[in-house]
Amino acid sequence: MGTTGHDVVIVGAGFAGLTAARELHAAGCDILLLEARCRVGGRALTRFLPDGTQLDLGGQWIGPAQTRIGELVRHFGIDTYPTPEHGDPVVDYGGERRTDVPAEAGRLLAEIDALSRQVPPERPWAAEQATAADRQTFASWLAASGHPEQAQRYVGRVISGGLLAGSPAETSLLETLFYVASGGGVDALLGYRGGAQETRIVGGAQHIAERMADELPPGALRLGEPVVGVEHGADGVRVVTRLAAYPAAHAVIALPPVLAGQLRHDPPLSALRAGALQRQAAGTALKVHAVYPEPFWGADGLSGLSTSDSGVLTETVDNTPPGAPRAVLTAFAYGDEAVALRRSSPEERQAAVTERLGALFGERARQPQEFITHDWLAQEWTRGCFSAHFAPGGRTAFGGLLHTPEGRLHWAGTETAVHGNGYFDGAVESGLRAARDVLAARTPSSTG
Ligand SMILES: Cc1cc2nc3c(=O)[nH]c(=O)nc-3n(C[C@H](O)[C@H](O)[C@H](O)COP(=O)(O)OP(=O)(O)OC[C@H]3O[C@@H](n4cnc5c(N)ncnc54)[C@H](O)[C@@H]3O)c2cc1C
Repeated sequence: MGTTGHDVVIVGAGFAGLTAARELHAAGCDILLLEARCRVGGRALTRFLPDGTQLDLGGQWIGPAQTRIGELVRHFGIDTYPTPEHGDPVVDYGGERRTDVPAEAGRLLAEIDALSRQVPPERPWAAEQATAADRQTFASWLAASGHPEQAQRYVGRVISGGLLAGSPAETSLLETLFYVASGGGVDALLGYRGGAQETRIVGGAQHIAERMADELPPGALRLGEPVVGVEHGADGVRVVTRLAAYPAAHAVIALPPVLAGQLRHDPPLSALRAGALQRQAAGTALKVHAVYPEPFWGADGLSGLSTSDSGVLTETVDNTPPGAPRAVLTAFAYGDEAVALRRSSPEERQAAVTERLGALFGERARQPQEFITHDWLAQEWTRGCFSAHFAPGGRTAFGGLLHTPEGRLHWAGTETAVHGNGYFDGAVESGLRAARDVLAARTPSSTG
């Protein structure tokens, strides 16, 4: 396999691929970034209703600890705004309607936070008792934790749903603790002010990705060109799309794991790499937007924020951008509830969600003017939401491989991140790391 062609071909123009492309271009490499969709941003997708109301159908928030994505926002001079904070949240706990998280659930969250601090995100498999904690599901740990059942249920939904977009039975204790540690702890991840849900982007999160793409040299980004295979040898790679084949010295694969595993690799990936990709299952979260003429919940003294330990929705938030002509309540379903909603027809799904919104926020919530959802599990070029996680046993068996290059193949994507795993910030971290790996691996004979 010859090395004429590009220095590096990058596959996937989400935040990970865009970051790798940007860094490598800045370091003087001749790069080509190939993207299947006709847009950049991947899991960041912003849409505007005809009246201008902004909806982030994918990721939307950044928090103060997420410094890498924050740095990009500052670099481009993009304005942000805080998630609205007015009125009381609703905490639906054991059938009781409250405005705060009960102390018993707080104690369980604090224990999880303390345990996560014993898991180094760089090497979670090296944590004390890592093997045992990776064999045990988070559900079985909760059940044996000695905390009240109601607290287990609430915390299970908020942590495994709200963070890992699944249910407590799907991932191990270790995987859950790694994810919490990677994001900086329970408060940093669950919080609004001071936490990962603090800030939104004027113009939407996809706008950051578009600005990154604008900085690439002409011709370096090819949209609408899905990669179908990667041939790799000792002296180079050839990235094959539906339209052409591109030789290069190195490739960076910046895809969700399920899609990286579906590429035709020649020679086939190593057994361990294949195992790592196969054992990361994508989350099943469903994010829906209900649009109303005004934020009526504010008149009732409510913030629009809610967390529930029952019903189809685990969380809601007031997602109205400042100055928007209409108001938006955004709701999230996770785990079994999210799967069940997908089994029903679009009409039944809307009815189930608005019924629940009505129970939380009153009669008017049952009648949105518009109801919008974007099923990321159904998207050919994503296949899951928010991100993917190892099945029990996977983190200790395969976690160390995630960011290890395989010959001239380098791996990026938020799922490979040490910090901010699952978030925009982790995607950026992974792109930075992959770019560093490529630069370190370049030799005079491989620079094309
Ligand atoms: C509904 C939702 C809400 C979220 N909320 C937040 C949030 O508030 N804050 C936050 O920080 N994170 C959030 N996330 C997670 C965040 O969006 C992701 O962590 C991040 O966008 C992942 O970036 P990435 O570059 O790793 O992957 P992706 O964004 O998935 O990028 C991969 C790219 O590869 C492309 N691609 C796929 N297959 C091929 C192929 N064969 N050939 C070429 N290109 C291909 C895809 O089209 C895509 O552009 C959310 C995600 C979702 C879905």
